Amino acid sequence: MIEVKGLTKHFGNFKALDSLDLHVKEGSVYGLLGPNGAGKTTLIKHLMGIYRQDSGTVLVQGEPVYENPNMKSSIGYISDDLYFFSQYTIDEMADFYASIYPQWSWERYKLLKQVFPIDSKRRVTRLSKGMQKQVAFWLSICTLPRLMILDEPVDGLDPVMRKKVWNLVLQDVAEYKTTVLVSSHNLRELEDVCDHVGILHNGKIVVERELDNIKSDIHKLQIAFSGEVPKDFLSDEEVLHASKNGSVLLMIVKGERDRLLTKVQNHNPVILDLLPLTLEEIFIYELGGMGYDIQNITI
Ligand SMILES: Nc1ncnc2c1ncn2[C@@H]1O[C@H](COP(=O)(O)OP(=O)(O)OP(=O)(O)O)[C@@H](O)[C@H]1O
Repeated sequence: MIEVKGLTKHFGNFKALDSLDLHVKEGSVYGLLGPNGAGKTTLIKHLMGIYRQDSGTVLVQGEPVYENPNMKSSIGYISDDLYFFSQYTIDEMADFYASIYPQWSWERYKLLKQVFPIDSKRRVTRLSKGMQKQVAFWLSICTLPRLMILDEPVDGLDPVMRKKVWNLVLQDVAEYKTTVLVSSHNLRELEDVCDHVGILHNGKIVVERELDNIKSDIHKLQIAFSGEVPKDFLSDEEVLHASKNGSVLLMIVKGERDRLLTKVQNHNPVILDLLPLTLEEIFIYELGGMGYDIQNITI
């Protein structure tokens, strides 16, 4: 669905995207993660056809998006800085969307009135921030997009509304193979919805994998030995993190699960637990290995 190859973008002398590659399969929910300033919004603006790349290719469904209104009308975009005409009510915004999106569904619009409890005769810019977000989803879902690009999508929504909105989006993924690319710093939430993740760092995608696949490749081990910790017992392995709490070692290690467990077991540990790893931990430790780590700073 999305194929980006060698995408480079400068702002003046600053290279915001650096020969970036990205692949998003149709019908997948792809979580785009990255530290502040990594280039996520810049990438998204290329996928939306708002920016033109300096070099590289940006294809959505095999076509360039820049100056391609046909393609743009099949993409739904929700960001944190929403735009509505200042005098328009929700119904008038719906009329406007219906005039520019060929797939617009009035049937959906009416059905979704039950999900979003807002009077559609109200002027959108007079609504609260969270209510405006609801309107953005309401309108976007009615355009039956092939691709939804969501930049911090549920910021400002209450927990019940977050669930409702994700349910609607995931229903379209299941029924119509809608593709979703979502960028958020809320990794707990992304973990629930994404099947693929890409980590963007310094203008490049540094990790791009299936979420389950990443999880099967990085392990959190809790280990204790009865005496001294054997020297270098995981020395040949890629240890992303090691810390000690009393006599218990906590290690984040990349590699094949059974091999790692056997190596530790060979040293007769008194405790050896394999703990589940969260997406937040994967983010922190993957980027830690690339120089973006948590340091204890005293001020
Ligand atoms: N229009 C612009 N002019 C100059 N520099 C820009 C412009 N837009 C973005 N940048 C720079 O490009 C880099 C990437 O910015 P971008 O907004 O894409 O990051 P991000 O990953 O979305 O960050 P955040 O998580 O903080 O929202 C930053 O260093 C930013 O200052």
